[in-house]
This record gives sequence, C-alpha cells and structure tokens, in this order.
Amino acid sequence: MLDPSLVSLTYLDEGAANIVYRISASPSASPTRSSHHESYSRTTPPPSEIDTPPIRPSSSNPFPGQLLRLRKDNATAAVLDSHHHFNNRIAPLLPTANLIQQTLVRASSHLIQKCNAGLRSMEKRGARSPQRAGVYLAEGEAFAVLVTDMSSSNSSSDRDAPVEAETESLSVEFKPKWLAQSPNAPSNGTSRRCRTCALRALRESRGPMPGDEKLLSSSSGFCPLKLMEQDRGIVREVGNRIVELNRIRKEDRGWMEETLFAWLYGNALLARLRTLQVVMDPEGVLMGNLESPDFLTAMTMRDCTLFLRIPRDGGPIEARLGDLDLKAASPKKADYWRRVERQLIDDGWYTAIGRGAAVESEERCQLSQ
Ligand SMILES: O=P(O)(O)O[C@@H]1[C@@H](OP(=O)(O)O)[C@H](OP(=O)(O)O)[C@H](O)[C@H](OP(=O)(O)O)[C@H]1OP(=O)(O)O
Ligand SMILES: Nc1ncnc2c1ncn2[C@@H]1O[C@H](COP(=O)(O)OP(=O)(O)OP(=O)(O)O)[C@@H](O)[C@H]1O
Repeated sequence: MLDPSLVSLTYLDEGAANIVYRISASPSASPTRSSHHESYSRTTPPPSEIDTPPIRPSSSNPFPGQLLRLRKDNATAAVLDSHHHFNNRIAPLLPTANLIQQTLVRASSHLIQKCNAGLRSMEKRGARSPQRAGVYLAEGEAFAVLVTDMSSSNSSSDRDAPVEAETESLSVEFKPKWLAQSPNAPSNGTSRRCRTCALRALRESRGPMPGDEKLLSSSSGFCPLKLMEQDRGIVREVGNRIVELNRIRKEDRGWMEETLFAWLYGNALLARLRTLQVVMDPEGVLMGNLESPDFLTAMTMRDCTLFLRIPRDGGPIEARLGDLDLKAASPKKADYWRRVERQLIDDGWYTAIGRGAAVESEERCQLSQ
C-alpha cells in the first residue's frame, strides 16, 4: 500500500494519457528533501487485491527502483482495467524480464488533487509543455501503478542520486510503433511509406504543433521498418538516430551508438513485438473487427515504448517495454483509426503521390529506399 503520508512526489515526465512521478520519503521522514517537492498526508486503506510492497521509511525512496504512474482524465481506460488487461493479456505474450513491471496501488483523491495543484503551478511557471497544458490527473481515479524505474541511474540500489552526477548507466527510450506495414496500405510495390512514416508525413504537412518538443522523441523520428532490416548499415543508421533523438550528450554518443547497434541488430524482442502486431491484426483497421481483444492488443503493441538502460561498463543492457496500455473499444477511437487509415490511403500518404507527394521528409522510409 502506498502511504501518502510517507512519500513526496516529484514530476518526472508525461505522455498523452499518464504522468510519471519520482517517489521519495516525505520531508518529515527525510528532512534533506528540497521544499519544491509536493507531499501528501492522507492514508488510504489497502484494497485486498493489491500486491503490497513493503515500505522502508529509512530509504530515500520507500519503493526503490520504482516510479509512480498516474492516469490523466483524458485516458480512455481506467487504471484497474488497464492493469488487469496487462496481467491477463499482455504479460503472458512477452518475456517478464523485458516488461516494465506494474504494481497496483490505491491513489487517494487528496493525493491526486495535490498533484493537479502542482501541475497548475508548473504551468504558471512555464515548466509544463504547452502541448500538455489544461489536461490534469483524473480525480475520480482510485488507482495508480508503481512501475519499474528505467531512468538513467547511478546504480540499481541508488536511483535518487543528483542528476548532475555521472551516471553508471544511460537510458534511451523510443516507440517502435508499426514494425510491419499496415495490412490496408497499397500493396508493397506501390507504397513508398510505411504506416508510421506516412502518418509522420501527413503531420509534417500540417506543420509542427506549438511546444511539441516530445514529437522529436517518440514515433516521429525514424522509420520503424529499418529496425527489422538485415543490412547492418541501415540498423546502425536508425540506432544513431535514436541516440540523437534522446539528446545524448556528445561525449557519450560514440560508445552509446556502438552498444545500441549491437543490441538492435537482429533483436529478438523487437522481432517478437512485430510478430504480435502482425498476428493479432492480420486484416487492418479497415477490415478487422475493431472491438476484438486481439485487434486491440495489436494496437497496444503498436503504441508501446521501449526503454533501454545501457551500462557504461559494457554490462548487459536492460530492455523493458512499457506503456502497454489497454486500448478501449470505443466508437470514438475506432473512428479515429479508420479516419487516419482512409486519409493515408486516399490522399496518397502511403504512395507519396497527390497531396502525399508534397512533403519530402528528412527521414526516408525504408519502403522508398
Ligand atoms: O495514432 P498514432 O499512431 O499517432 O499513436 C498515438 C500516439 O501518437 P504518436 O504517433 O506515437 O506520437 C499518442 O502519443 P502522443 O500523444 O504523441 O504522446 C498516444 O499514444 C495515442 O494513444 P492514446 O490515444 O493515448 O491511447 C496513440 O494513438 P493510437 O493510434 O495508438 O490509439
Ligand atoms: N518506467 C519508466 N521509467 C522511466 N521513465 C518513464 C517510465 N515510464 C514513463 N517514463 C517517462 O514518462 C514519459 C511518459 O510516460 P508514459 O509513456 O507512460 O505516458 P503516456 O501518457 O502513457 O504516453 P503516450 O503519450 O504514449 O500515451 C515517458 O515518455 C518517459 O519519458
């Protein structure tokens, strides 16, 4: 049970649907913590089904190696549903060692309100991305999850070291997105872009969204099909691009690029992810049953994030997939998927003709090589 009277939360990062916080002992338990951390003081009783990690008040993080992930009020699936979906449908499909682990905890409304006050204050200070502003945590949500912390660390037992300290490992993350072409795209001979590159080109044609620095670090920066290539030069190129997108400092780029290339080339985890995407959705969003559990699982697999923690000493890379959230079978979402696919086909974003020819993306799709 997460006891808010014992913890302080520090904003780490956010995506479209969730916000992730670092956890530390509250100022009363740890007088050295700085005052800008939000702290919480209400205890909620533990629900019986919740796996309860032991609290260690003497540690600076009562849940060592874990972060707290809270749901925003725009997310389509409740935390409990998403967590059960993860346990029952997703986790059995992938090696445990390659998954961001989740532990369900109860989140009091007081804790969430405090976090929302913190978000509003960040907005006032200009410390929150304008793209994310105006959307807050769901105050009616009763649960949150503790997740494996994959951020750069000093050591697995001390993840609270100051950020300016030289880390023992560096982390990179990227969304592998659609590792195979959309089943509904024009046949291979005529497609010049894969689904991810076609959608990126469409979005580029509209111009960048204000304050969207995140666009650089998610799916927009490279062609996912290149990750599946046999050609070493192509895999090296995409690995280097991932290092660049993660804004790794210059002095670390050389060894990171080498290590990342060695990990990416012929990688079994990415191959498995691709297989799941293909097998779970052989018909595509225009032909398939958009409410079927298999189809929704394929969409989850097309929108997850791969986190890699890369040790400086050449030790083994820790690789975990996260953001494997339930995609709800809602008419709104189904409509979005169909609309995007129709537009990519009808306006020539796959074939790079008509409107789709207007954008010459800097990042070339593997299908156009
Ligand atoms: O439609 P896509 O492929 O752009 O994916 C969306 C993501 O955009 P991306 O291209 O990865 O930057 C999008 O990510 P961002 O908003 O860009 O962080 C979401 O992950 C969205 O899923 P949901 O609506 O939160 O369930 C994602 O929507 P789904 O299509 O996976 O439902
Ligand atoms: N387990 C983790 N370890 C380290 N950093 C993490 C972890 N989980 C999330 N983050 C950071 O927080 C960011 C947002 O988290 P997350 O991907 O869970 O949000 P989301 O809203 O589900 O994303 P999306 O926009 O794809 O729906 C990530 O891009 C990453 O930088």
